Amino acid sequence: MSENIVVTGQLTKRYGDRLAVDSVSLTIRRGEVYGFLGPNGAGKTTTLRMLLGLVRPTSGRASVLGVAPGAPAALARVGALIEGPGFFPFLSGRDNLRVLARHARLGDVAVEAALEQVDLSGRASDSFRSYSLGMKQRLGVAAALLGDPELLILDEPTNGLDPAGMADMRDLVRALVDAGQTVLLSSHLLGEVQEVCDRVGVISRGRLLTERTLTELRGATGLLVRAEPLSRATEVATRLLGAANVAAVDGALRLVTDPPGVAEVVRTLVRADVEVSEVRPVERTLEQVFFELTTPELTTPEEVAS
Ligand SMILES: Nc1ncnc2c1ncn2[C@@H]1O[C@H](COP(=O)(O)OP(=O)(O)OP(=O)(O)O)[C@@H](O)[C@H]1O
Repeated sequence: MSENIVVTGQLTKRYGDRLAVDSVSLTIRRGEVYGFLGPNGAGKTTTLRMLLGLVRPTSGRASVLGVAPGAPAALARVGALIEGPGFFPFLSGRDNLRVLARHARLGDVAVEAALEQVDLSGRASDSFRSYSLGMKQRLGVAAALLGDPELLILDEPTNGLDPAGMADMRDLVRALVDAGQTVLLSSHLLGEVQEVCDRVGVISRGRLLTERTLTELRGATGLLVRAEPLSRATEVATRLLGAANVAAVDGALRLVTDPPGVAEVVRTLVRADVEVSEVRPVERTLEQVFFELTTPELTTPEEVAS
């Protein structure tokens, strides 16, 4: 089992009456991309800020690389991009990084390595203000990478990017993880998390609703079967899989079965003189999963009454 490099227990932040983060217990493992997924205002940034020691928790515990957040022993080993990078517009990308590197007592070698990692070496001499939004974000990631941290924390790294910029950022994150980095990234975009993350923590209204691998989150694979006559097909499938695993939706059968069961389903239908015209797996999208998880939250009795 891989090492846990971030662990929180009942981590809570209250601003006056508002519970921004409510008893969040999460675990991030070395070498993974962990997606912290939730709508705006869910508490993502506040949680990330607590992990960096920028916000003091109201209660609960957090450990980052084995020490308390913000402890000097952890600071140099964690890189972060939170709420957009702040750079000097008239300085080049390289000089901006040099300013930061000097502050962290790092040399030009670290600057060049970071530029290389985010694929900005070719444009490093151009002024920051001439960069596209995607390049600005990549420079922000480069700044977070200075000094080769063990953990990279990226708050909504694709915010404001066009689809091509988003794809670039995803590729960059994947490349960093392939090279041994651990990345914690927050997002309100389900598709983005689905593309790039190994495990996901879903947060809504300050509470962590679930923490699972993407596969676990999507659950068992379903099967869509188009067959005629549908009534006969439903009957046969129900006998085979049980009523709970069979539904007729939009003129087709939706079945829940494990992969080895697929062949048997088809064989049984055909033997029963059912004509099968289509069989394909249907995975639940993260979007469906997300709504299933959050819908009970959105329909509390008070809200139904209001
Ligand atoms: N300094 C603060 N003072 C008061 N309330 C705050 C403060 N920071 C955050 N909040 C509130 O805490 C809640 C969680 O905010 P947070 O920024 O952590 O959410 P988020 O999931 O990162 O959302 P977003 O993607 O919009 O930044 C929000 O209701 C926000 O208004």
